[in-house]
Amino acid sequence: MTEMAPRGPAILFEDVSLTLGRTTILSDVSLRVQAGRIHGLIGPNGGGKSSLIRCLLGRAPHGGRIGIEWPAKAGIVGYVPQALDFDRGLPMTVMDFMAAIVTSRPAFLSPKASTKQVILGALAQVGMQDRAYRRMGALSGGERQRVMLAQALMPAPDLVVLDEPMAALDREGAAVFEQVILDLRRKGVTIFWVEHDLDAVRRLADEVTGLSRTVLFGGSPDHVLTSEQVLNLFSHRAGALS
Ligand SMILES: Nc1ncnc2c1ncn2[C@@H]1O[C@H](COP(=O)(O)OP(=O)(O)OP(=O)(O)O)[C@@H](O)[C@H]1O
Repeated sequence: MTEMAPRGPAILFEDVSLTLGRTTILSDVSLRVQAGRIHGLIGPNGGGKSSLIRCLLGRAPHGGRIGIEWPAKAGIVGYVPQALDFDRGLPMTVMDFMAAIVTSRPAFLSPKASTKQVILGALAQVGMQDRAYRRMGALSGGERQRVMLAQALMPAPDLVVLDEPMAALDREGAAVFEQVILDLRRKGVTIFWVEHDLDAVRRLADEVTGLSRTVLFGGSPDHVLTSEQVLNLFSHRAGALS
């Protein structure tokens, strides 16, 4: 449970729809993400989870309404995209990559000298401080995923949006990830998290939404993740008219 007043926003999705070409990707999607909570989003491949995140981030031309209700002024959003594939020959170090990302963020005002310290601090949070001067292209998939998580922590976010952040993580990486998101929740950050690992969702999420083109269920994991609902969600054909 949240131990501080939430500094993150609530998010209200009202009748959100998305049609690309002739394909209906999302239809009548309504759900509320509570401020300062971990909200899991689950569903079958192609069910529209990443698309809903694109709508939230203003990257897809959706219908309906998405309201981000900040407690005071608009805060900082950290985003971890689905696993990226880098060219193995990419000559950029982890430090260069992080610096390029972070200094392009308007909210990031640190002078150059302290940028390095901020980056090392974020890398330490994900157990990657000793890889700071490795080439990005030389990292394993799980190490890359940890770097992507670290970049979402700079500057300190109020809302974190995660698209399958655990996909490439081994057991140790998954433990680091769990620690990071529990720390964020303790600070009152709102976390909206797409995940396939239902055990992780059961363990960590306060609320979960099952999405397959539309919302099939929502509530606390203990209540809604019954075998019947899970089976129904993952056998639901996202494209079918229901
Ligand atoms: N730019 C696009 N143009 C047309 N169709 C698209 C586009 N982007 C995604 N889609 C389709 O939208 C549907 C939903 O995709 P999306 O990536 O949102 O699903 P997802 O639930 O995140 O899936 P996964 O679990 O496999 O990551 C898929 O059928 C996909 O093919």
